[in-house]
Amino acid sequence: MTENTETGIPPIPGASTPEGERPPAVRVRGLWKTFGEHAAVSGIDLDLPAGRFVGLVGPNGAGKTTTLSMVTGLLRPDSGTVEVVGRDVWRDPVDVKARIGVLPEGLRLFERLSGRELLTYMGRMRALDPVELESRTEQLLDVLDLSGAQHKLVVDYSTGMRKKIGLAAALLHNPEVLFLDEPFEGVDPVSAQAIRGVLERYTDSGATVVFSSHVMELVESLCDWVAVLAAGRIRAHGPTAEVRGEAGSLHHAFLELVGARGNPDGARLDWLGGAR
Ligand SMILES: Nc1ncnc2c1ncn2[C@@H]1O[C@H](COP(=O)(O)OP(=O)(O)OP(=O)(O)O)[C@@H](O)[C@H]1O
Repeated sequence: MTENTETGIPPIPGASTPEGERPPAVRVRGLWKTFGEHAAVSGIDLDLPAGRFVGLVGPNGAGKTTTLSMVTGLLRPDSGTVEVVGRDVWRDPVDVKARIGVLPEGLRLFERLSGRELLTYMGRMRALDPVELESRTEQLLDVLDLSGAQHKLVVDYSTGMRKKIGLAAALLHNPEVLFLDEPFEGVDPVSAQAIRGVLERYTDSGATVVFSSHVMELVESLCDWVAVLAAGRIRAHGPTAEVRGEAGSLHHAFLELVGARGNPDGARLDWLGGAR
């Protein structure tokens, strides 16, 4: 097993299997979730390929967070099944949770711990060897540019710092699949670049990243595979170039797929124009 020389984190098992032979990282069948009368997720079937940088995109309220929450075992579906690396998320939750890392939306952290203490705590919960934990903590703090803030309490972290420490916590145990809900929201370009670098290194080792976003340019530049979700249903999925098709950009393809027509009522705002 060769280590990634920059992070020191060993590659995931089976990552070197030739492409095409690996089963999907995530297999979803007939997934439904209703809140009251409203169906947030309406019968999704989806296979997300292993070893890829996968983007889950959709407009506000499309059902991205609800889907990711069910896929990662945080929210029980009304019906349907989810398998992650071949294990049923709801039948083998402990096994699955050992194999995945999750950066959820609105991440709740232990606010009264320092960033470093938080990673130590998470690593101990994951039963990592103390020497290995120390070494991984050091490296993650360093590559995510958090070394200078490692002794600061998490409550005093900025939005971008919280995303970065959350990402470090999600990566610490070297998961096979990493799920990120809007990882770049509220993150400045410097922190975004640090996050991006870590994620690219991680996928280079053969691991899978699944992340949700509505920033099409970001998805297009990062993801080699995308699924477009609108009104709780999958509208398109496949390699990014295929989903983009003839539209010229993922942004335009997305607008066509979700049926966006602009807002004809905009013409009514004839009072708007502060400079007049
Ligand atoms: N706990 C809840 N109770 C009631 N309705 C909910 C709940 N969670 C989500 N919804 C509804 O389900 C739908 C999908 O929400 P979800 O948060 O999954 O969308 P999203 O694609 O992540 O949106 P955004 O990009 O705005 O974060 C929305 O209509 C939302 O109002």
